[in-house]
Amino acid sequence: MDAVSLWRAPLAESPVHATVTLPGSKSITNRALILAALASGPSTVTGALRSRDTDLMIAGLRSLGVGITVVDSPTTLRVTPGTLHSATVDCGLAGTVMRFLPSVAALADGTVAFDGDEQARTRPLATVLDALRGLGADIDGAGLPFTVHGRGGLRGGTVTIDASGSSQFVSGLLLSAARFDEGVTVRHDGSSLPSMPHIDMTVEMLRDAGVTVLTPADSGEMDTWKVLPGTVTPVDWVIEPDLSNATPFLAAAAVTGGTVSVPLWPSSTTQPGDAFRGILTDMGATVSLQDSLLTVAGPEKLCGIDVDLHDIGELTPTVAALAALADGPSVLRGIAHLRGHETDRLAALSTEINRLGGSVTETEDGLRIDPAPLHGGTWGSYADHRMATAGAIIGLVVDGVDVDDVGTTAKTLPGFENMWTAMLEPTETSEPAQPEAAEPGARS
Ligand SMILES: O=C(O)C1=C[C@@H](OP(=O)(O)O)[C@@H](O)[C@H](O)C1
Ligand SMILES: C=C(OP(=O)(O)O)C(=O)O
Repeated sequence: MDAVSLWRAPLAESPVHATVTLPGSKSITNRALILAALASGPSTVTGALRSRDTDLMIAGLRSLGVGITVVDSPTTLRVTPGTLHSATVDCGLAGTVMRFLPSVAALADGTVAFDGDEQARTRPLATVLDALRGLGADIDGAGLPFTVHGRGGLRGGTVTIDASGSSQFVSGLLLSAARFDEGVTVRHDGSSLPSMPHIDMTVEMLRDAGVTVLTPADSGEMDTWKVLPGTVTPVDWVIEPDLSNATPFLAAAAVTGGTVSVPLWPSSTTQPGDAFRGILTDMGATVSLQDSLLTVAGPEKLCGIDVDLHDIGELTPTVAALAALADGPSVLRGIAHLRGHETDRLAALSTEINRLGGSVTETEDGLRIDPAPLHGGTWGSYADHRMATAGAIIGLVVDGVDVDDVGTTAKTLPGFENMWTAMLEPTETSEPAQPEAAEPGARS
């Protein structure tokens, strides 16, 4: 690790008291952009996240022929569908770009070349490319880099895939399917499907755009989703704040015994980050949601937790950081698929927590984290935004944690370090106003 790229995570000198406003959700922004690109007319996306992952989606769609312009502020985008043509797409390390755009590319009239970061080349991808071949697409390659030879349309039809490695394989096929000649029926056959709320998000947003989707609950067919061919209606999308990105800030309250609030928390959402409320409560924090303001008050001592994160794997790095600081043992289950995330998150979390003196063992499907006194040291990020934020959480209460490559947080939260530092600045709530010293002899 290069000393120049190390960021000393700020130590909280006292309980953190702050209100933190989060930018838009990565997952909702990138779905909205795709649906807007495939719609029958222009759409507006308000409150869009602008980060590496969403800017890569914007660039990829523009390259394919979609008009995307900024209106008033960078987070308000006007999306004008165009004739899809040959393009080059840089996926960076974004799962949503590498798994969602190949189906769009199959609709293009021309060759679409995909590549991404070196580290992205090992992320699982063949499932979605094979599935598209089965639906009539002409694709060279089984992972990044690969090329889609678009023919201006796609037959579609029925395909069976093993999506146990990523829910994004299913979402990626469903999102474009209304524009396939026959729509799509996707059957999952394999061990259990992770991140179901993200599939629900896909279904909900497709329906918002007027697309007919049949879920297992509608058809009674287990693990089967069907999208009928039809028009994607333009929608003025308003993006919810990113609740997964809210979790490190809320965790700051939990580990310092402080209070952190996040405004604009949706009353109902498909974002997995909403489940963090229950996790915090189980670990001893007090959580309240009033008038869209989520407030977390940290406990004196954080309890360990035994939790299945299969549906909400994205939250694992934050939960692991909390568990490393908890009083009792924790077991995080159901997350074998995290080995194919930005990095192998199970290996990365155990290596980095153990490097600071922790006691973490990898299990077949997760992590066991036992209490141990932690000390300062270097925290590797592995180009993983959520690894970097996990290091920042631990650094709040462990002196001398140096997070490598904190800039990698720009994947979904550019300016994270500034937000983190601002959160630690004393506010009126954090420092109760002292009564003014009375002038000698003055009367009140
Ligand atoms: O569809 C999405 O927007 C996402 C789905 C999940 O992927 P996996 O199912 O691969 O975990 C999640 O972890 C990722 O951050 C975003
Ligand atoms: C797994 C994640 O990202 P991606 O969309 O790149 O899969 C994540 O953000 O935690």
